[in-house]
Amino acid sequence: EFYSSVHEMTKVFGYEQKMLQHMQKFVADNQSKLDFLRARLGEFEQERNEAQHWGTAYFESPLNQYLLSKRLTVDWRRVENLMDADTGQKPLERLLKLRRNPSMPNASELEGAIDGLLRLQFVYRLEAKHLAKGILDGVNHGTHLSPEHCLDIARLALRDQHPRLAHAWLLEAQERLPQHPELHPQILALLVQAKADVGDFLGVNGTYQELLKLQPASEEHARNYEQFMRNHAAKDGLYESKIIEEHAPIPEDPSQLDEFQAYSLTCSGHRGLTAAEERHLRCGYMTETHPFLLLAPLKAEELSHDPLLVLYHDVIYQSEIDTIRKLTTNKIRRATVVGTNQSVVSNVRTSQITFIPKTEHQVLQTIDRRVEDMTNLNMDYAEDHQFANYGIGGHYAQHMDWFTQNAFDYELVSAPEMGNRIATVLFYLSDVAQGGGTAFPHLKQHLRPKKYAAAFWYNLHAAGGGDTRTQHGACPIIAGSKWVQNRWIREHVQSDRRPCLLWDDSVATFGQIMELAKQQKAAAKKESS
Ligand SMILES: O=C(O)CCC(=O)C(=O)O
Ligand SMILES: [Fe+2]
Repeated sequence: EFYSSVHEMTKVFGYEQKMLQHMQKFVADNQSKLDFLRARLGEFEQERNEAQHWGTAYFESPLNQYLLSKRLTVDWRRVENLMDADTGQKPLERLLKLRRNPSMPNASELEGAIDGLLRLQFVYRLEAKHLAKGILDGVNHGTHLSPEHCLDIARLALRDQHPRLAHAWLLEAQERLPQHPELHPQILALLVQAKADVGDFLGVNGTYQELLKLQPASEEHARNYEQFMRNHAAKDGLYESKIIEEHAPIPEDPSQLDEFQAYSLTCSGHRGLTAAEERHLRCGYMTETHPFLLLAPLKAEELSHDPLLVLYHDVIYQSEIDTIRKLTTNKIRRATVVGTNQSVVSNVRTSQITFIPKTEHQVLQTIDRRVEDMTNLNMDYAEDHQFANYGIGGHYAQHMDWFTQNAFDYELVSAPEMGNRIATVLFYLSDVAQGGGTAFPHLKQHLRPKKYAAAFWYNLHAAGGGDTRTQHGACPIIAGSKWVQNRWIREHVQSDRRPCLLWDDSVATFGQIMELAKQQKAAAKKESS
């Protein structure tokens, strides 16, 4: 899809350049036609003015009789023919053909673009006031939105249950009204809805008054107002006024957050580790997992101990990224997510992906050897290499990489005999101008994409159960484009690498187990004595 890839946007941007050229040709052709007609008009007027000057004596001259006859036959026919001609038909046809190209965005992609914009606004708590001026998270992109644009965005925000955002966009549209006063009634009609949705009934009342004053003859407004009054007259809230904040306040108690909120706040930097929590995390050179690392130690940054989350720096090279780019060209397609019983395209994941088996290129095997050094896990049965590209607004909402039992039951897991995804290695193949981090809400960690780095984490508890604390998501891209590579490592043949635990570490830590064992032993001793 158009909005999930910058590559596709670049392509249609190129087509538009051609469309512009066809339009130029259309205008030029019609311009010369009009120039010709204007010149004839001048001549005809001139000849007639002279005739009028002579009066009836004019017709006594056989020359003038000839001139008038000539004009009314040949000259006017020529003019008519020209007026009738489909000037610019060719460039118009070419233009239509370009617009019919399957790559051209359609209405649903336009919606997708607005959807992406609203997601950015929601996740990063941006203000419509700034967005409309082209300022995205403090960076001025030099764009200005018209009242019509603001209205379009507001309409979609309302439809998608974002009345606060809709309200803010309508205020922006209203601010720009002098440019387009004809939009005033539409703006007020939507404001009524937005205010009603957040329970600002006094505001609804006032806006209806304004609307009725503006269009007193509108039966529709009168009917709607009447219905509103009928529905609310009996309720106490009718005279209740609410200040409509653009973003809902952040709850003091984190347990009040829903999962999308927690992910969003981690992306926007409103949720993170405290200095005290951070103190236990280290970074430095790692040499343990493989003797080779004594020669070339890995630069590792601990982000969480339990579950383990580590960021390795400089673990992939530009030459490898160049090769990967070539391998993935023209292969990426819109990503899907696992639904209840099938894979579906969803706004929860707006990126383009492709899977490439390691047999396809030596570079993929080289990368896997490095992953083996980094993780000490066996890569023989890892999944095919996955590459993903996110465009502006592109994101992947909070999820776990491990498969649920449901996914196994519905046979949505490739090679299920290899077991679940024990670990993930996520390579960053690009920097991202703005946004596009990876957020782990439970771990309160936000990884800024850093080219050449890779994140590593275990998805499963050592006893094999899926670890919900590994929930993570790709934050929306504000500006730029993001490339990542996923290595999903399966459980099969890892028992000598990451031994299974005999206790269920998803319900108790090692320390708790030891404590329990000690207590049981003490109790047993007491009993026997
Ligand atoms: O792109 C990212 O930052 C995360 C991607 C991810 O979580 C996934 O593809 O499963
Ligand atoms: Fe993931």
